[in-house]
Amino acid sequence: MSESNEAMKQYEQKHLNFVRDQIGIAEQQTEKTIKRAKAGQKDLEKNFYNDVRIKTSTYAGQMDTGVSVRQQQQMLSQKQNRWQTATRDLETLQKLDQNAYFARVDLKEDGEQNPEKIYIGLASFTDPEHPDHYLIYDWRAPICSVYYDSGMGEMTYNAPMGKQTVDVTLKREIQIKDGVVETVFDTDEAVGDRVLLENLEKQSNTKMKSIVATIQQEQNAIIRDTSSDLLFVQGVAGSGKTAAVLQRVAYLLYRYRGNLNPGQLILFSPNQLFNDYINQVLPELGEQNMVQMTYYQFINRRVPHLEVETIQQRFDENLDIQQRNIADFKNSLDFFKLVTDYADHLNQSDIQFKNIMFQGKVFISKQEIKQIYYSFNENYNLRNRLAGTKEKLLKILNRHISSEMKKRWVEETVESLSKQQLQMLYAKYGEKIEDSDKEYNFLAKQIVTDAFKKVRVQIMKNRFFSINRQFVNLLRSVPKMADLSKWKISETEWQQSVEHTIERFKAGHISMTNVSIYLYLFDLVTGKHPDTEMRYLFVDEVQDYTPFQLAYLKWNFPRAKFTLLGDLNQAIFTHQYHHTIMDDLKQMFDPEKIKVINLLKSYRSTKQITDFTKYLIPDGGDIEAYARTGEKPVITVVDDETQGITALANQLQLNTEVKDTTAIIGKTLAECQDVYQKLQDRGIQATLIQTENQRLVNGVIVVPAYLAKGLEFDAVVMWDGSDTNYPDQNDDKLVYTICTRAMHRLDIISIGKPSPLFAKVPKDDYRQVKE
Ligand SMILES: Nc1ncnc2c1ncn2[C@@H]1O[C@H](COP(=O)(O)OP(=O)(O)OP(=O)(O)O)[C@@H](O)[C@H]1O
Repeated sequence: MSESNEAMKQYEQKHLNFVRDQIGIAEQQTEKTIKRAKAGQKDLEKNFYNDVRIKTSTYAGQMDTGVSVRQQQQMLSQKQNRWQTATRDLETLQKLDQNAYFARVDLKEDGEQNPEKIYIGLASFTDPEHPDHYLIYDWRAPICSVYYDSGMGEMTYNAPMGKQTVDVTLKREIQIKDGVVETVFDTDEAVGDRVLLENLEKQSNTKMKSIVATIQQEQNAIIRDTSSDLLFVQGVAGSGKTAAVLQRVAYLLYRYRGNLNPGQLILFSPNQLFNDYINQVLPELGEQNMVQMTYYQFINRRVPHLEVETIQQRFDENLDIQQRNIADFKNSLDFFKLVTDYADHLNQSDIQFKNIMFQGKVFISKQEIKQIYYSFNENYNLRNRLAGTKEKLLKILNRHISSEMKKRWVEETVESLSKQQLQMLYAKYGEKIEDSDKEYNFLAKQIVTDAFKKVRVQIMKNRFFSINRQFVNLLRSVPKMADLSKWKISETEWQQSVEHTIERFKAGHISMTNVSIYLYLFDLVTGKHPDTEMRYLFVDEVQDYTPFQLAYLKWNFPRAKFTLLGDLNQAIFTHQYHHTIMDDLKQMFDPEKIKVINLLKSYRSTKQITDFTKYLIPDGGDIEAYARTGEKPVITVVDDETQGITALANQLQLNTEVKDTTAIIGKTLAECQDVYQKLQDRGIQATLIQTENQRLVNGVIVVPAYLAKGLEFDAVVMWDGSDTNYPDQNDDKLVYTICTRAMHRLDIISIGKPSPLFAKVPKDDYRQVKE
């Protein structure tokens, strides 16, 4: 018998009132706890020294005092903890008071007669009177999985004690606002489309929102996976990859609470803007953010003396076919292995040292250092060799200090010491020495040690090893170690590229490709310990990573489980490798522990936009649009830039009237700067995003394509989608990336003939107008 909607609503409101009453009671109790903990803490602080037994005259007394201080400190920190936990609890309760839950599932466990009602919300809440009775289940609790997975009837879910089967008899979506039930809706699907549609129709924001109430089944599989070492998600634009990964972080922090902290999860994101865009999701879910950085930041902080190619330079660079072949080779997993083998071979020969200098002269020659380095037995690895060499060099230095003391320059320095300098030296020693021989020895030793300080630093900081020369030596050795023809590279081309790298290197520049090689080599030679604390590593927009970079990340975080998210159709930095990426990954991870999930449905854009964009790329046929409707995309063809700016201004006016935020997305930064200036000239307000360090703002923004990665906007105007700007297939991924940023509206302005890429879209799927 189906209940009328009104009756359902009344029932749920009554239940909600009951739950809110209990929340109210819990809030009061928690407030009391906070007050008590605060007062206790204050008392403790006030009486800290009164309560400490201070006895310092005897050793036992001092011990006793120490113990007493420690006890007081411990009590203080316990009180502080209690206070902090209670404060956090209160915040959660206040959230629940506003919006207690978003769904109800009725289910029967094996053998039970009556179904149990499970209410699902952002956090768990138990009846204050009966702590075993859950009034709200945290969405991450194992049992809540049945809500997100499809269908009704018998279903299984993974619980800590193994697979559990339940009979699901009801799934209900409940929308609550400020403590009032607004809508109630029963569904027999996974998560009904209604709420999802409502959520997707909302206007965009400069901050991404959580999606816990409407997680889709395939996303749930990503969020709750705990068995794979590598979870690889290939998802079309807007399929919720980023959304899923953020809820996954929240899930993992819940699932492994107490054993996993946010510092053990790291997210590599495409740029800083994106970091800013997503940084509210986890706090909204009551969790702290994980470590977030870009690959550039990860690398760049380690080479402060070099200027690493920026995201913009990388995007603007136009490689010819030979340079591309070389880059493909250097970015490959083969090259990663080559560097590993090369480092292995350094155990026998070819290590590059520098002379250790003292006062402009060679103090220990590189040949001598090399001899020491290779004097250790063959079981030594590179780390031990370097450590052993360092130790021996320090011994040599100490021996030199004694002999150097007898040198003429030392005598001269001692004689010419001023009164002030003498005082400073004595201050170090403590008192004046009466015996003049002893005094001379003392002063000479101080002077020589001081003078050799720089030598000591050279030894301690491995400055006798030249990573720069080693890097060049590696590059020069490549033709001996690899079959270049496999990569369609001639030896001359290779040598030329090495010379070019050296030239750039001497001027302090290094490319993104070279810097990973450089650092990996450095790490191997110096025996850097990888980070074994990191448990989970996430890469968003993985299509822009090279196999070398992924292997280097794996090397750096050997114990972390990897979640890689990407869309090969949005690869705007990498060109060729993606056909083989899965083969490469199978070499890095146990193939049995790799799980691949494909997401084909796009949630971001309207059906009209998705149907348009899927024709822009070769394999777009499989992309499914979500049934949310809007206007067809419009291509406006203009004769010149002035007309284009007029068309743009008109469109902005229309978008602003319906309160849409608009992103004008251009190909390059230069193009965006130009458009921005022209808008300024016409008195139109906009924000130009030039670097990733800026913040997203509401209103109109002008942004180059490579910085718009991962972001979304109500409306997108693609600036100059002409055939001059995007002449051929090589640009398809870029055009696809730009157009798929739009949620509700997509306009393309083309100065002259539109790009041939648009010709692939059926005429019915867009409107073309001529100004
Ligand atoms: N289950 C869901 N419920 C509500 N909104 C969703 C859901 N899945 C995705 N979305 C929304 O769809 C939009 C696109 O999601 P997201 O940015 O995670 O996609 P993506 O796959 O990372 O996209 P891209 O690769 O294009 O950057 C976001 O606004 C997100 O909140």
